[in-house]
Amino acid sequence: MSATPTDTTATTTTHTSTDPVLAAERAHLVLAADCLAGMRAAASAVVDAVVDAGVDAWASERLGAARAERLRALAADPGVPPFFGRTDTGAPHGAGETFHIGRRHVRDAAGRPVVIDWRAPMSRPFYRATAADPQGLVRRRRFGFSGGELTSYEDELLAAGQEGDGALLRAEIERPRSGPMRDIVATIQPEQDEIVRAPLAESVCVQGAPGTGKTAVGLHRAAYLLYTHGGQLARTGVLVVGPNRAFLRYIEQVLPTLGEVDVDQTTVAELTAHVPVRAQDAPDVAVLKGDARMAQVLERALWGAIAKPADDVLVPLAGRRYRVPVERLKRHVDDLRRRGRVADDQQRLHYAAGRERLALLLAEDARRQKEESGGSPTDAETRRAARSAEVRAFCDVVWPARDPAALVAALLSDPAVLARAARGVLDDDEQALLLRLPARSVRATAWTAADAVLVDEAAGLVERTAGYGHVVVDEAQDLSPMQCRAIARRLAAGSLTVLGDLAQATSPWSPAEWAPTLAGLGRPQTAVRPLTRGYRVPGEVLDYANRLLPLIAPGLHPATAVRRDPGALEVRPVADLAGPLAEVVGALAAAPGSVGVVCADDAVARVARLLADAGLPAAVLSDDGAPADRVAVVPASLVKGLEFDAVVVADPAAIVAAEPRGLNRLYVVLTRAVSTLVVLHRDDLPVPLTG
Ligand SMILES: Nc1ncnc2c1ncn2[C@@H]1O[C@H](COP(=O)(O)OP(=O)(O)OP(=O)(O)O)[C@@H](O)[C@H]1O
Repeated sequence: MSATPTDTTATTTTHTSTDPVLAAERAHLVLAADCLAGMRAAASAVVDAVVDAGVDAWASERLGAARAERLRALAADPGVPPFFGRTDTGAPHGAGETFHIGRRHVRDAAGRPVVIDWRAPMSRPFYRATAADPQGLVRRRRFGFSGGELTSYEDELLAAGQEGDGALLRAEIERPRSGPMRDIVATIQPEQDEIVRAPLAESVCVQGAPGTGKTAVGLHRAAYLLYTHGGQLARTGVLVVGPNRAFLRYIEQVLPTLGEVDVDQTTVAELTAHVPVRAQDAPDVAVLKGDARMAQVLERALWGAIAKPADDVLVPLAGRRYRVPVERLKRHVDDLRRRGRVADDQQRLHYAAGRERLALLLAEDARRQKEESGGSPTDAETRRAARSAEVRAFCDVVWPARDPAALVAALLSDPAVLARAARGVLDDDEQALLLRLPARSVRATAWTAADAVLVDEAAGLVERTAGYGHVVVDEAQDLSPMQCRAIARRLAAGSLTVLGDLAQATSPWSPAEWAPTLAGLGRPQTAVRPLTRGYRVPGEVLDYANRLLPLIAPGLHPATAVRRDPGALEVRPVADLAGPLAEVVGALAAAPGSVGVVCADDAVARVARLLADAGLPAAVLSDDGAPADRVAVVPASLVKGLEFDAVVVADPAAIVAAEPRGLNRLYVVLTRAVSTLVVLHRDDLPVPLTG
């Protein structure tokens, strides 16, 4: 911290190396880097000392892990400067404070702050202050870096009514893409910051047009919550759910760059991977399996197998047998069943726990009888009685152990089982649609992705699913009701950040509004917050894609782009794809930055061959999590959530024709480019895009 500078010159962005301000800031940068190195050395030494002092193996392992984590959190990536901005506060009598804002706190040897973490309350004005509402700031300074060197700064003298022209924001956005997504801590915008800093207890749904920063905001919110509620969330955990591996691969470095290494990042498929997925459902079958009514069918299939006790049971306890009469057995079973029907997953008695509880109730009944006749059986004897062959045999008949996969396999292949569970819920045609021939065994079943979600639901009925303190779910507009339930089960008492865009909805479940998804996720009261300023896509490209909106999402307001670039869009009719494709991709690949050649899924091999034949090898992006090449051929079905400096759309009509929500898919495809979009079309463009 230092005294507030008194200079009140105008906003400035160009500087020479002799500029004294630049020299002072560079000195602060050196100080911050030294202090960070000192903190790292101290963290390392403290844990070494504790471990060397001879603590036991477990503690030393824990400390080792804690040290590794702390060191990781402190690790200074040489390409990432310790701060990116600075605030100068004003005070009535002239003396204010200066804070440098960076990715994490940095202190000097005496414990004085050198850099303030961007998530600290003191950093908030850096993101929120405007000339109209300076929030106590007289100046906001943003720094420009080149190759780790501090090369420029941009001052906004907010108290004097001056705001910057956003040059550094534009430079940041236009920096050529290569590799995975970057964090946006240096340039989070006020409307984004409001969502990032929403309280932990508040679930938030962000309806945001393409490139408005939904994914970035969701990830920064996770980092903010972990910083602000570290203790609580360290226990309960944070989960990020994305649509597929390719997407996760693209985003998974953002949180570690922000120092948060303990967030689980996964897909719905991985979350529900109880069984190996080897087959694909016909679209109508997949739709039905994703329907929320399947939850009811599964619940009935599971709990419906509980039988009425038919006879008394003789429970052995400490050398004698005690008769538990059938009427009492019925009462025990009924009580437990009732507790299994409680709506709240956290309060509900799950099936497996109910079975254990039943065995214990029988043992306790016998214990009471023995006590009434003057005996005093021990807890161990009572527990032994609960595990006795007699009690187990009773439970096996009345409350049999159930395996979730076997339950679903039986439901989908045994007409009688399905009819019993689905009566009054699914009609005959729907039941017929679900049925398939039984496999040789449960293990040999050709499971589909939708089956895996059903098995997860069944597993969640049998045993309680561990929940997280906060869940961020991206591309949520595509979730089926059953997938929503799978995520809701992981939520426990925690809160949600739901990210998505109804206009980019491409699954058969995709709703026209957020209410059903939010209800399915177990948080129906969640407020929907729009983001409409597009950061990724230049205005010309966004306006072009927005022409599809009246057809695909009539209720949504079109987004506006923060920047325009007259050369950003080229729509070119071609008679044959080969020549123009090679020419365009060749030219784009010669410039820095990533190039995505997007086409219909079944055209991927052909497009890759055309490029290879033209001497432009481009790897096909797949869903195995492998990183994308700088020039990649991308199946339209995988492009959601990704972005490239330049995008070439090969044959948009084929993309539209490939699926029922083809126009929505095309909208997604058209909104992936940061700098340049080239559309090569042979057939008719969709009507809104012609002319
Ligand atoms: N405040 C910001 N400063 C700098 N870059 C930003 C900012 N907000 C968003 N961006 C950039 O804009 C691009 C789009 O962001 P992001 O992928 O989070 O948007 P999205 O709304 O999830 O998009 P989509 O719906 O198309 O997947 C990213 O490159 C991101 O880094």
